[in-house]
Amino acid sequence: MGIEFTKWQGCGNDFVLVDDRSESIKDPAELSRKMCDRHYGIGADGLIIIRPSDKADTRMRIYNTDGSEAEMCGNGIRCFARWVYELGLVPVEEFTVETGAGILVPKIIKENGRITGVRVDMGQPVLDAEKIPTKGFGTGRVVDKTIEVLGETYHVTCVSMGNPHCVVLWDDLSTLDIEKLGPAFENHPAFPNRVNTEFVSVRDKNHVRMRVWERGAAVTMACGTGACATLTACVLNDRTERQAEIELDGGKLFIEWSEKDNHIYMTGPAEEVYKGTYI
Ligand SMILES: N[C@@H](CCC[C@H](N)C(=O)O)C(=O)O
Repeated sequence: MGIEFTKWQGCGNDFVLVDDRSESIKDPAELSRKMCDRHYGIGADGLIIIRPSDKADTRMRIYNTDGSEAEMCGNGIRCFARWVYELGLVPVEEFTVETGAGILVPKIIKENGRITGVRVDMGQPVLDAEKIPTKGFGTGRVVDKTIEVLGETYHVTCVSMGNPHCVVLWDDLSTLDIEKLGPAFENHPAFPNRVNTEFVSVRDKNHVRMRVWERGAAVTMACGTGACATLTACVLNDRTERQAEIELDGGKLFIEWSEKDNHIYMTGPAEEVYKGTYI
């Protein structure tokens, strides 16, 4: 018997989505490795499954291509939110989703009755070194601290959006060797849970270009939690205002860090690509 799935993408960050409210998937890590394989499987940056929740309207779990489970996924939650809304599993346009980063609140955006995107209240960024977690930067915030990677010194700012991020400001992204640096950051001893790394070039106070090396998934075309961490880091380094458009390899996200409630709000697209049966 096969597994019914649907394939979605948000800014080119792509996911296989499976309804597992019956909790019949016994080894999601292994299934993710197989389904996400771009040659022998469906091909995706992650596997997302619906699980029942006793705390929220629904529950999302996200697995990377290497089978590791991540606490949260920004592009993934927009896809998940639109999918559960279109399936009729949630009755209203704004609802709650249990994630490894706590209960988050997506809102389906419509223009003239047509869905144009999803806005998500991503909660508050976590800035405490121990909670991100990081090692060797001392206590408190990790803002513009130095780290040695492959014999070079980099200035980094670290943020958790439920999952850990290391943001590196970078003048000219055409000089970046992400395939070499990405894994070295990901597996650096300063990051006990490994890390997602965003390389970020600030264009002006409201426009930023970002490339990402994701923990457990390598280079992807976009990372929603990474875009949230990027805006947070840019504000903390006095490089942008609290609202900015983040341009990724696969599209744009609009991120706002509200002064009112200290929450990060992410707005962007979520599109279904195809459905199928994995045999
Ligand atoms: N692409 C995602 C993040 C997915 C999880 C990440 N690789 C991790 O392990 O933390 C996003 O859009 O946020």
